[in-house]
Amino acid sequence: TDAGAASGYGYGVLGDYKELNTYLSNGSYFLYDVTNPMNGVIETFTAENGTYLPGYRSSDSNNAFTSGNQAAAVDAHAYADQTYDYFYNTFGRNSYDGNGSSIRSTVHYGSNYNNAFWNGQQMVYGDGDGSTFAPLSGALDIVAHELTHAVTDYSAGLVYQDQPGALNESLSDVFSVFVEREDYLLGEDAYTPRRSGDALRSLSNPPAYGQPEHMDDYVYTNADNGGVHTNSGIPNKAGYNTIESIGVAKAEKIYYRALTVYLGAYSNFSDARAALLQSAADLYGNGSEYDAVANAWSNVGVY
Ligand SMILES: CCCCC[C@H](S)C(=O)N[C@@H](Cc1ccccc1)C(=O)N[C@@H](C)C(=O)O
Ligand SMILES: [Ca+2]
Ligand SMILES: [Zn+2]
Repeated sequence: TDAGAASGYGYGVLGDYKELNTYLSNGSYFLYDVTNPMNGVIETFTAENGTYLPGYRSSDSNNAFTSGNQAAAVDAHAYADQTYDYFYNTFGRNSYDGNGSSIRSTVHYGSNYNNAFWNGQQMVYGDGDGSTFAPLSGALDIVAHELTHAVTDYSAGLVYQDQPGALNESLSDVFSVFVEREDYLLGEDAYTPRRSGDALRSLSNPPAYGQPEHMDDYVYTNADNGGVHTNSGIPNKAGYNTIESIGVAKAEKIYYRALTVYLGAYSNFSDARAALLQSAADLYGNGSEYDAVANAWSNVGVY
């Protein structure tokens, strides 16, 4: 048994079977995926419920990641690969920086930690407390949300404060809907494991989960970097309006162009409207797509 790329399998947080791109080295199989056209790799670690990053490489003796404590790593690894594939196949973007850099994830971060984040270098996932969240890498839209933050950091670079911050959060939610391509709910696969049918947020109905969906209801607060997880409901609703009007295939191209060409660090909601309108005009002219974007943002009170 020499070293090299291997194909393993495992069970995710929801008990779902999935294939894994692994790597055999010194008799152990690692969650270390060398199969993508990137300079780096997709690699997954565990913090073993500590807070030191990246922690320890996730490994298994027989390439079968089937134990309960491996489920979060299985999903972090598989969903990172799926999200990498989305950006590469849809836009030709090679990893979050467009330069094929490694995508690193750490699971089992902290104790009962009900969150996930991109720390500027890697993705980090808590296990949840079993009531509010199950392990957060168990939801593809959460993984896509976090990796989109990395894309945003290497493109628009939106500051994580007030309207630019809420726009930053919204772009992570909107792209997670593009990647998951299943529903307008956010986090449903990991949120409240004991209750079905709910989510942390909804793109189609932000008020269902306490978010505004119009500028008239913008929340001015110092909490949460100026309410970035609250006020994201406004651009999220505009995103829903856009997808419903022109379809996901056109919407994702308009959003990607706005994110990578026109938005900047201090772009606010009105700047986002303008960036998306310009992107729609660039890609489709001043036709129905342009009008749909204009209406999508007028509907939420952003001009
Ligand atoms: C360091 C703490 C703040 C980091 C916030 C990260 S980027 C974030 O926004 N995490 C998402 C996770 C998520 C994504 C999609 C769906 C469900 C949950 C998030 O929304 N976190 C909420 C719980 C929050 O921080 O308020
Ligand atoms: Ca979802
Ligand atoms: Zn976020």
